[in-house]
Amino acid sequence: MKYTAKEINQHCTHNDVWICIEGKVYDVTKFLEDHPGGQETLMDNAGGDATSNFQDVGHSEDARELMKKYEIGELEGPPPDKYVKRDPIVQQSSNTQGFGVLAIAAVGFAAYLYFG
Ligand code: HEM
Repeated sequence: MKYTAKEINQHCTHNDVWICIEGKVYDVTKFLEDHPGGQETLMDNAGGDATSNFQDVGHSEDARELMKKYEIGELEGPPPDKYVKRDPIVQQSSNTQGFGVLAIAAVGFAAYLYFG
């Protein structure tokens, strides 16, 4: 199978994690808990291109052997961005946004009371 960056981007939640490394696409959902480098390092790269991060760590031959187990296909077209906004972040920012709107409304109302 071949996947575009756009498709890979979609798989960036804790129960659905794809990562692109060196032009190959990996579904590491089931590997999260077993990754010796931790879940978070994988989640940080979820839905994105982890090539340079993966290489920087200097993974062993064993790690490369293990990767094959999770390979689901190849990248088609340009690679995805390095980091993709994930669910928790999206949720967080929309909460903050909601809060921001409320805060502005509250300040506006206070100003109205004060100056009005
Ligand atoms: C399918 C993808 C991956 C596989 C199969 C994998 C596998 C492994 C394995 C087996 C190790 C133990 C050390 C070694 O044998 O090299 C390891 C360590 C580690 N991995 Fe991964 N890894 C993957 C992706 C990533 C990604 C995308 C990152 C992002 C930065 C990452 C970060 C790390 C870190 C920080 C360590 C710990 C190194 C240490 O504590 O010495 N890994 N990984």
